[in-house]
Amino acid sequence: MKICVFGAGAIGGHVAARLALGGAETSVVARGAQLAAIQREGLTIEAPDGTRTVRVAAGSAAELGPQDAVIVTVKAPSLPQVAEAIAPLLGPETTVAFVMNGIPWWYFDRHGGPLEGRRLPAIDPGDRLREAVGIGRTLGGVVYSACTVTSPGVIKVEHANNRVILGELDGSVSPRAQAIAGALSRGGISGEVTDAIRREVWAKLMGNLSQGPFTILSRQGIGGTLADPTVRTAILRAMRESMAVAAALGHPFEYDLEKRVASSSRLAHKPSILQDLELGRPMEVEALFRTPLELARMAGVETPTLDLSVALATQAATAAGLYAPPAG
Ligand SMILES: NC(=O)C1=CN([C@@H]2O[C@H](COP(=O)(O)OP(=O)(O)OC[C@H]3O[C@@H](n4cnc5c(N)ncnc54)[C@H](OP(=O)(O)O)[C@@H]3O)[C@@H](O)[C@H]2O)C=CC1
Ligand SMILES: CC(C)(CO)C(=O)C(=O)O
Repeated sequence: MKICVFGAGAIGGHVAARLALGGAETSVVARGAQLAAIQREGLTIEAPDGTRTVRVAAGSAAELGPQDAVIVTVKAPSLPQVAEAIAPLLGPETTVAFVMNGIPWWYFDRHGGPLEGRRLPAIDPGDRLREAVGIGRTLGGVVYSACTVTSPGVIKVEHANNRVILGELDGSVSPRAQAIAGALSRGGISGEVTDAIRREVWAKLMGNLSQGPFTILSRQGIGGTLADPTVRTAILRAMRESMAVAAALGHPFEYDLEKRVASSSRLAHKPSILQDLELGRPMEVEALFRTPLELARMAGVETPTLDLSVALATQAATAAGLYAPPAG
């Protein structure tokens, strides 16, 4: 299977290395120092199951050409650039899986009910992705993996529980999702297919939305932030608020929150959005923080803890020049 990972940073580098280790014909769209290092020395993952270097084709979409599948792993603010560049990777049957955090651009597509087809212009301004990729090609994706690019071409993977969950927007279980999941699993990252991708989006988002804003304020990794009992209590409250929003939108899920917080407390990892703040890169404030709260308002759920933490994190991101609210 010919698979291209668009955006070979922390997550994309990890995913691409796993695909290559599993025997898929893997390539990556990368740029700058990351591209140069991957072309020169390959892609290295330093993971709990070992350090491995793989050789993958790397370049621009035009250089790599049509694929069986594309896995998009950029940060949300880069999606308009993906829309502009992705065409050469797409043949008539190419599947495009968006494996990212936050509320995805396709959230209300094939959703059903009165909100069917509603647009999220803060995530896909001007419908550019919708037009470039098309809903028919699109698969939803969620990733559990704590990754950091430690030097160009080298990705540190912090813990052993690594999963990519793929799902059709209409909840069907398709051969194309199974094929990509299989290619991932063969490389040592659990590839899974769900019939409830929006529930999985919320189950993952709960962590990013409840912990992310506090780590931006504390400027510490997740474990360090949770070490303060007052903050820990507030994060637990924020988690319950996130779960209430998911449930009100029709995607309830169960979670042992104490257990989740206990496992997060062991993570030295700095969330990717905090890494962005520290490195001066555009922050995923819309997809991870503000659009979820817009959805909370649509669902009529009150989220006082999240309102405050997201407002402060938005101020921090804006003051750093790494976030600007969408026009209009
Ligand atoms: N890091 C983590 O542990 C986790 C991250 N996530 C999510 O995964 C997604 C990806 O995050 P992460 O991997 O950390 O992000 P990174 O910034 O590490 O990786 C994104 C990569 O995409 C590249 N890129 C963006 N636009 C283009 C373009 N037009 N052409 C070529 N390359 C491009 C970036 O290049 P450049 O650097 O030059 O901009 C960068 O290398 C996000 O949604 C994040 O929230 C989910 C779980 C954990
Ligand atoms: C913090 C983490 C690993 C979620 O657990 C994440 O999703 C991120 O770094 O963006």
